[in-house]
Amino acid sequence: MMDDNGTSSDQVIHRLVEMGFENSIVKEAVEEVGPSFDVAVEYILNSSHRDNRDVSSRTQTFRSSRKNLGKRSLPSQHSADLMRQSSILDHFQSAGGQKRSRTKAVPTILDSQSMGSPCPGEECTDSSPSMNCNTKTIQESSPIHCLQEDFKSDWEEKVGIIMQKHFGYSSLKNFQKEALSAWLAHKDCLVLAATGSGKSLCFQIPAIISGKVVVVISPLISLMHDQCLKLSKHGVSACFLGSGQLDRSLEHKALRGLYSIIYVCPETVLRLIKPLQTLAENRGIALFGIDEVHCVSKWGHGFRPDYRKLSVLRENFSASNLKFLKYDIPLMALTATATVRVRDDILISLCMSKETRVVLTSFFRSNLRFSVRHSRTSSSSSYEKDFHQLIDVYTRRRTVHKKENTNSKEMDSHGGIVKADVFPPCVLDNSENGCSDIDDDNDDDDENSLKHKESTASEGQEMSVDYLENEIDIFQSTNDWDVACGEFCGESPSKDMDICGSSELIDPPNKLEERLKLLQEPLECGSTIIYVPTRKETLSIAKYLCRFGVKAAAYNASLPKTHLRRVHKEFHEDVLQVIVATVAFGMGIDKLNVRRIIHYGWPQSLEAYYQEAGRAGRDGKLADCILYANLSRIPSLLPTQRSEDQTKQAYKMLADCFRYGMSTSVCRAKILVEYFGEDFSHEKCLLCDVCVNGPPEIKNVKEELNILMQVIAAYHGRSGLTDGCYDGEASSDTRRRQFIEKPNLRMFISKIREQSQTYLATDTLWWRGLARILEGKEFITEGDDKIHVQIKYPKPTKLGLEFLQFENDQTFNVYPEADMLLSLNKSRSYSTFADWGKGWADPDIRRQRLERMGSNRKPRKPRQPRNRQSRKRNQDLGTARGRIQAKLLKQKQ
Ligand SMILES: Nc1ncnc2c1ncn2[C@@H]1O[C@H](COP(=O)(O)OP(=O)(O)OP(=O)(O)O)[C@@H](O)[C@H]1O
Ligand SMILES: [Mg+2]
Repeated sequence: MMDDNGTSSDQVIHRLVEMGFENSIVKEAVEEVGPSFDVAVEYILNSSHRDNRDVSSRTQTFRSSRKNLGKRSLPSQHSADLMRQSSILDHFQSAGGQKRSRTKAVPTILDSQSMGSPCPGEECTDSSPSMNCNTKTIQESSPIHCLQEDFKSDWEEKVGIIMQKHFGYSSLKNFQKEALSAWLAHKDCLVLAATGSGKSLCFQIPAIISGKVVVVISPLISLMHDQCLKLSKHGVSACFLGSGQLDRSLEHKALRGLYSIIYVCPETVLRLIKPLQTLAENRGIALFGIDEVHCVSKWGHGFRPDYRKLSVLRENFSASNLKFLKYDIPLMALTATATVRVRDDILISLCMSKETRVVLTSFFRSNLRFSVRHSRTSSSSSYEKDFHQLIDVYTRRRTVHKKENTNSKEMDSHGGIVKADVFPPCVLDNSENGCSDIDDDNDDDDENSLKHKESTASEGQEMSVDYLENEIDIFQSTNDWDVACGEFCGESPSKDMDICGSSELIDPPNKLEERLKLLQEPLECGSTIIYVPTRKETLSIAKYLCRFGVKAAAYNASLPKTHLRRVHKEFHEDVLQVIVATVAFGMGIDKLNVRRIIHYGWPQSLEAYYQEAGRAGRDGKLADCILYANLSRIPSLLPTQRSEDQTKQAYKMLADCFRYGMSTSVCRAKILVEYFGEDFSHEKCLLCDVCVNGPPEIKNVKEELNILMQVIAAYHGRSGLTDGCYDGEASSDTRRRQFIEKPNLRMFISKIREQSQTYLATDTLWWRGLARILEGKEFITEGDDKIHVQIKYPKPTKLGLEFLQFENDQTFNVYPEADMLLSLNKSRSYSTFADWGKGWADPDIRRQRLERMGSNRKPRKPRQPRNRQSRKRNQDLGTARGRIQAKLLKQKQ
């Protein structure tokens, strides 16, 4: 049956059930009054009044409140002429009214002016002074005194009932309350809350309680897919649209209002502005949720130009533009990884209202154990060294389980790997954490153990190498991410549904005792995500792990959609143990038992790193976030398509990452949290490698500091301590000129080696670390216009020069950074040049060697160039070999 507007009985039933009415009552009402939403509501409420004495006062309250409100009386006819935006609170009342017996009268001050936010909780702490747009932060804007307490408790209680019904949670978190109260007050809202804190609920609840549609803009299809799947389990209908959507009818259905939540990528929403306006007029749009909103800003990570165009939402869905709206449709923007600069950019770029509420919680995830380890991350010998523990975790579990099951001979259908009920403890050995893990020479032992394992390991999932591409996944367009096209009709949440979320689990144990308790916990097996920079590595590492019996799979945008869909599903179902992925997987993905996030190679930014690390420990239990990076190399992974501005920003972000990896004395969580502009109130996380192992032994580097500063200052003609020491005898003119024009750090280091026997064999890595420390102390600064990951053309600052001139015997104690430790602990040089090569690069050593070669040894007959031309080319090219040959030939003559 259809009403005049073409609404079917099923649609009305669906909508009423979503509002929280009992299925049987709804069916009865629709059978009685036909497919009219408003009349059915009235019927239900009146029949409640008839049927139940307890609820009579509730119904009365509902009616009287409407009356007092003077907004609109409960309609008994079709609602085409209603102002949809003003009906949000009506739905609260009807939904709540159905569920509870309550005698308290609902206060009548419900207009947006009086709708302040509830008491700001301890999670909403910031009123970032740098927020512009006259944005009101929670503290400033909470007119708690204006809000009648009765009403405040009332709506929360009603939402609580709906939450319990749909999601199984008993209460909202404080920041969720803040966001919802902003929405209730028809205000825009920017939610900045930690990964895994529950931001999605902030835009999902309005869809359930208002009976209108919520449109969510999301950057990744995998994320949309993830959320739709979850919502359908919770009885909420949702779908996602995208350019890869094969089912055209789905878009049509969604735009007719058949789904409570529509997920779209920014490109699609821009295309659908007109039909969405029609949707707003018919069923109504409660809210635009802009998830992962940091993608708006080119100062953040994962910048998506189309996200920036979302400013059209404000313009096209405002009350001034659409006459049927009473209020602008609110925007709710959400992210877990936005620096202060990015936040400002979001507010401006999206044209968010000057009244925007900023809800800010702590970014600290106290159950995440961060650590950094040195690895070359490039070859299978590195895999052997770095992944043997991981392989142990999964294969030991398998072995134990196999033993337990030998008699019963129970095997599952997945290559003999059976899900264990109890995971054996697999606490990582702390002595191997962090920067003390700098010895690469212990590969042999690991190799043996792994070789043995390999021979005994049974089948894993072999990965195809058909898709080997050494490309980097960066955000180009959502097309790349289409892994499934789906429509997710809400199933009624089943009674025995596995409800895992509870505030006790997810709320970070910020109290010291609770964090200390985490330290005692063994790390469960759970799932692992390994993030790698290139697509090729996803395949090679997944393949490597499979060889040892780990259920691993690769995930990158170039793989077939069917494969990606399967991987996604099997990961969630715990069939797969490890996913080796590029950035194409992860943002927003919510799986409770991810125990390990391994970054294998430098990430592009700390934002991306923290975002990806945030996939771990979403059940509140201990989880590891390990960064394996080549500490002897400067990271250089940049987005392929970038403007000049973006290049600068990309370098800056890499530099921040690099400093994070190099740090040996500051708590990792502190660095990460402070990076997002938050004061880290805990001093230490107590879990990370730095907190557990403590900083390295302090070193007095006064002498080295003096010499480096002197050389730098001398070349900049500032110190007067030396005459510039261009002892150019050995230096070629070109080299000297180059040095004078643009003296770089490497040249300064070689100058130091030239001038002092003590430092002749010192390593570039060590000096590089010292230069970074001096830059941190503001003794030197970058002399180049470009931004470099590591200071490249150092020049002294005023402070540095003052320090030099201030003669004293004081020590200059520093904690050696990771690259300095690396160089101190290695017998072999870590410099780009091996000792032999370094010698040739050094003019003094080169001269000495040439002399030695000329006098002591009979010079080897230089290999005759094939012809004069090639000899000439060698000389012209000025190659080392060419120069040597020329010199030797000259001596011979
Ligand atoms: N009020 C609540 N009480 C208990 N659990 C909750 C509550 N709200 C949300 N959760 C749970 O928190 C988990 C994380 O939620 P969600 O995916 O929304 O996090 P998020 O903040 O969006 O994280 P990310 O930034 O990584 O996307 C979910 O499993 C969800 O069920
Ligand atoms: Mg999210």
